[in-house]
Amino acid sequence: MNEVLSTAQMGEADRLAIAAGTPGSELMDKAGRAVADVVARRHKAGERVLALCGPGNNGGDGFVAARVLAGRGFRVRVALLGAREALRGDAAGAAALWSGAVEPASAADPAECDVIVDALFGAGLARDLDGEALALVERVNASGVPVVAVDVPSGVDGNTGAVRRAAIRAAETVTFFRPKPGHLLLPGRLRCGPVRIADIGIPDAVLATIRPACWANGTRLWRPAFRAPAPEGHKYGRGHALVLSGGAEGAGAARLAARGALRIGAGLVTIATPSDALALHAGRPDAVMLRRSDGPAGLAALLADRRRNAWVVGPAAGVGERTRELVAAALASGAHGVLDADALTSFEGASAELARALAARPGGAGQAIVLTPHEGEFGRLFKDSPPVASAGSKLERARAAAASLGAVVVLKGPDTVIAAPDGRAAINANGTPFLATAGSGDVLSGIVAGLLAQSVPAFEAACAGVWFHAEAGCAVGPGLIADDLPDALPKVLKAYFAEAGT
Ligand SMILES: NC(=O)C1=CN([C@@H]2O[C@H](COP(=O)(O)OP(=O)(O)OC[C@H]3O[C@@H](n4cnc5c(N)ncnc54)[C@H](O)[C@@H]3O)[C@@H](O)[C@H]2O)[C@@H](O)CC1
Ligand SMILES: [K+]
Repeated sequence: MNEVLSTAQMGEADRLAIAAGTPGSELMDKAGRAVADVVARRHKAGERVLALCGPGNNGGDGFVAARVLAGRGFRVRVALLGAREALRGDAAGAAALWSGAVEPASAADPAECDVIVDALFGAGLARDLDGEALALVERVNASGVPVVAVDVPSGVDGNTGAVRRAAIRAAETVTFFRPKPGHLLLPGRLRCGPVRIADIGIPDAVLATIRPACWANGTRLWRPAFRAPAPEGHKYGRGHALVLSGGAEGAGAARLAARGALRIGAGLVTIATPSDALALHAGRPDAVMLRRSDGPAGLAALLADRRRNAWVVGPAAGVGERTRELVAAALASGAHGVLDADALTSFEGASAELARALAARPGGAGQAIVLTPHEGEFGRLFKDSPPVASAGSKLERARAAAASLGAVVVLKGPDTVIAAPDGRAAINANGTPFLATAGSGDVLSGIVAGLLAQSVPAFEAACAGVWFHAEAGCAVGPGLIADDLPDALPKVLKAYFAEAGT
């Protein structure tokens, strides 16, 4: 599957593979060969290669790649950061097998070659770049020479995707066994180029011990939870989503969410609207039903009908006490739901209060609740909770938020992270910058609610919703407006169901 391993888990995978009988030197040999293969695919024998090797095992991979490429007729130079005598273990062994010269990294001129192998730092990057390493990385980036990075572009933190003061801009990155968060999270992802995952002989069986809880978001993660409707099914079997409209000025947001819920396959969708916006919904899609809903009591009355099994509260709802009451009424209904936009901002600096309301929901963990903040809403919501607001990477913050709220959190952006209270998380990477447009988030909340209405569990619904939303965005591409997204879903769904074989 598409597991993502932290650098510590990757170290554990190495140790388990070694304990099961594959020597570390063999893992390093395969890693270096995989790098050489990628270089040889992009370049021809006779071209000049500069292998930049660091003081740890990442450097060891670089020495292996250098030896293999020299053996294939490339003109290879090796530059080492640090002293050769300081190399240890497998890296020292790999360096001993390199029979050519080793230059000091300070003297290396990156402009004097056709391709660079970046083997300075990988999983062991422990601090910001400085001194000689920083100067070297800056020279490499300024040279414009294509770089193949070993494991991660040096300077990118494999766990967080952060750039530690400076980082290599790679044309391609070769990592081993499974991707790391830094390949998917920004800004790291943008430094990697295409990421190749090389098999270096670590058996998949080690994953049973490691038990990874993070994945690259993709259909394999939630396919079993979202299947095409059964031929004998009827619309009531596909659930009934209710979208709460804001007042007169925000009615469009509800229509976008409603269309999203309908297109993703909810059997029925109702817009619940305050009286003053009733007339504005005349232009809603014909398939969407309309009901009057004034205040928390009105919403509670509509949701008392158990067939309305999923709701969206928040898009253009208005910020304040009234919206907090609407959230409370929705949660109290026992139905699944999505909290977005103003429903989140209404709890600015009051995440503890929201957490209490969520903890009191009558359906408990079986009542699926998904929150869909972007970074701004997330920051506002968790002003009262520094441990969440500053938990570290986007992955860690989303996980901390989900755990503290007892609900699934979708922390949106170009590298959307979906996290569940039990620690499961997925990082999404199929988006497009064109999705950053007005109303796009409203469609997403509707799509997720539409999946919840179809009884897809919370984490899977959030992951699938984010993925379909992004696929729809890619299908439209340049010129995208949010109104296009629901209408792009049928094609995306058709391809998905065809692939899923349902
Ligand atoms: N058996 C294994 O563990 C395998 C490891 N592999 C490679 O080993 C790498 C990890 O090796 P290591 O754990 O030795 O770590 P690295 O080689 O990534 O880096 C560790 C070294 O860099 C130094 N360092 C860290 N941050 C620095 C900074 N900002 N400035 C200057 N020096 C810094 C450390 O003091 C240490 O000497 C992986 O990324 C992968 O490329 C592969 O060969 C596959 C097998
Ligand atoms: K590297």
